[in-house]
Amino acid sequence: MIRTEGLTKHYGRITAVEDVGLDVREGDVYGFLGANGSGKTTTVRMLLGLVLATSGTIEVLGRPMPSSGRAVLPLVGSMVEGPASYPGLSGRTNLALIDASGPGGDRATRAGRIDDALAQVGLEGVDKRPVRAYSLGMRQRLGLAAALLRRPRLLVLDEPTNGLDPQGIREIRQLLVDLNAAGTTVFLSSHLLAEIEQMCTRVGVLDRGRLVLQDELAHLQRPTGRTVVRTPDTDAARALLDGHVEHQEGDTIWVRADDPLALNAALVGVGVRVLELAPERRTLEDVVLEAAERSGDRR
Ligand SMILES: Nc1ncnc2c1ncn2[C@@H]1O[C@H](COP(=O)(O)OP(=O)(O)OP(=O)(O)O)[C@@H](O)[C@H]1O
Repeated sequence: MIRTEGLTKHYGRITAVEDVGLDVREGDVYGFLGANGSGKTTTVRMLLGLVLATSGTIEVLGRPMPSSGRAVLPLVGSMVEGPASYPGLSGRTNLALIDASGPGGDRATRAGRIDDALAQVGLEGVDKRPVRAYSLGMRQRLGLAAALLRRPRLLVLDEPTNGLDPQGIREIRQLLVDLNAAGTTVFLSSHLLAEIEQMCTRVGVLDRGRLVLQDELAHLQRPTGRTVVRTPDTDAARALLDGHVEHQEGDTIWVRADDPLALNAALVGVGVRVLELAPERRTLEDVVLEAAERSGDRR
């Protein structure tokens, strides 16, 4: 759905994005992670043809960008850096203007498209109020409704939950998960690890303009081959597991063992009381920090 090779953007002497190779596949909820200033917005703008790349190639829906923008952009819903709207006009009127301004906005079916988009984002009851009276969350949802007007195959969203409260974040997350389940590929940027961890299937991590990691989330969080055991009987456990204990912190030990069931049975079998026992998995935070460190070492 999105593929870039060697994507690079210089602003004068600043390198905002360097040699980025994105690979977003059909059906993904792709989380594009990076700290503030790491180059996410610049990348998203290049994908949509809003900023010209200094070098590299971009394909969106299998067509080169920005040269195929006319054919590709009507199939892509996007929201970049906060939704723009006319504050004195209602949400519905704003959507009608957006719908009328692009190709493929057939007038006869406009009202129906707007109704669908407003319903999808949960704004159907409030759409007659001027946008000025909307909360930040409602404005964000209106921006998403605009992105959904053309029933896009691909959604490209820059920080879609920026500035929202936890309830608003949860609503947007659920909306994106539902859209994805109905067949829309979603590409979203975020600086929030937890957000990406909760909803994405694939992750790309940008660090100072470079893509330092790109993989399936499930693969990144696969078990490490260690089992974490909490027990008040650490001495007895260590005696049994002689040589397999790699680390201890208080009543918790990290054991080199990839069969937690067998380990549990062995411990209980010799009378070791087990409070908690689970295969160790790395958090996305661990993975991201490691990738950033590795990349920092190479520079
Ligand atoms: N128009 C511009 N002119 C000059 N420098 C720019 C321009 N746009 C971005 N930059 C610089 O490029 C780098 C990447 O910025 P970008 O906005 O893409 O990052 P970001 O990851 O989206 O950050 P944020 O989350 O804060 O929006 C920054 O150093 C920024 O100052």
